[in-house]
Amino acid sequence: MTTDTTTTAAPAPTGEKVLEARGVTMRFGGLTAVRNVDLHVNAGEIVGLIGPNGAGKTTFFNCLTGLYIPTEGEVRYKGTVLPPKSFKVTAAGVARTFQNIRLFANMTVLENVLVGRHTRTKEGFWSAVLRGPGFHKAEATSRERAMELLEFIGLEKKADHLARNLPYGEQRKLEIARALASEPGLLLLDEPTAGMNPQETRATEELVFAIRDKGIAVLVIEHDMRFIFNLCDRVAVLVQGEKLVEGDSATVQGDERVVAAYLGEPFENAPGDEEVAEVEAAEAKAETTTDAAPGKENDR
Ligand SMILES: Nc1ncnc2c1ncn2[C@@H]1O[C@H](COP(=O)(O)OP(=O)(O)OP(=O)(O)O)[C@@H](O)[C@H]1O
Repeated sequence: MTTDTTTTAAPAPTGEKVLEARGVTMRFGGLTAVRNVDLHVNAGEIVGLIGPNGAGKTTFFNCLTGLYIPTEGEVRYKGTVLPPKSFKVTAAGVARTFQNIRLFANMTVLENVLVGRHTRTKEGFWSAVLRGPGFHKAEATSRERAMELLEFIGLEKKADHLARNLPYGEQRKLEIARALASEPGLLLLDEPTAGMNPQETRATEELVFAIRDKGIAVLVIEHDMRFIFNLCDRVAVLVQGEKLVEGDSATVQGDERVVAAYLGEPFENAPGDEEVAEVEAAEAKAETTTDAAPGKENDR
């Protein structure tokens, strides 16, 4: 028997918590990559997750999407705890893209999107082998939906091209289309504009707004601050695995702890304060000694 559950997930009512992560901690041996992080995404929101390299952003995404089982904490999607398996998380309604492009390079653009539909189709083994009317109907519906998505991202004319022949920016778009093919209620984007030129970045911004307008909430990791602050309703900042600040773009941009974290300067109570103070004291001492050294004036 072949069935196809093609319907797009109904948008969650505005204000409903689509995603709720509570007390998420992820340890790798002695390293705590994510520490006690709470984060939620409401229906209709675009939320940004930023932080310096190694802050724990991708690890946190992996905890949300079942790739990692958090050492502590829980993750709920529309009120239900997510199962610790990535394909089940996708089936529940959470889709993602990866920092490094993960397309099937030797498959066509259309086929890549069709792969993304597998959690929304239930093609039985015999149905696929016998290729009866049910199978053909399901296949036709899937292709139609995949073509709609390609149109949405502007790649419908390249449906038959091999993925590997697409320019970089289009490959990134195709990844988004493939994620959308699972009909998610929440889309997680991991550095969607990495390696893009300014025009491609602007186009991605428009695409994310269009996705939100379709009723899909978005959580996005990105290093491009202009992109994040233009796009997001709310931004959370991770530093050394902990959530440092969360708020609207203006609040986060104006927070001196965030600036300090990015510039690598110490902020109050930051780990390493003592070491910095020690280095500064040693430098000051060295300067005093040099100034007092004989012959100093002649050197100037
Ligand atoms: N599987 C793993 N095993 C051990 N350590 C890991 C693992 N994955 C990540 N880490 C460590 O956890 C910390 C957080 O890494 P993560 O990749 O989540 O940071 P990030 O904020 O996404 O960084 P970037 O912006 O550079 O992508 C780093 O110290 C990293 O080395």
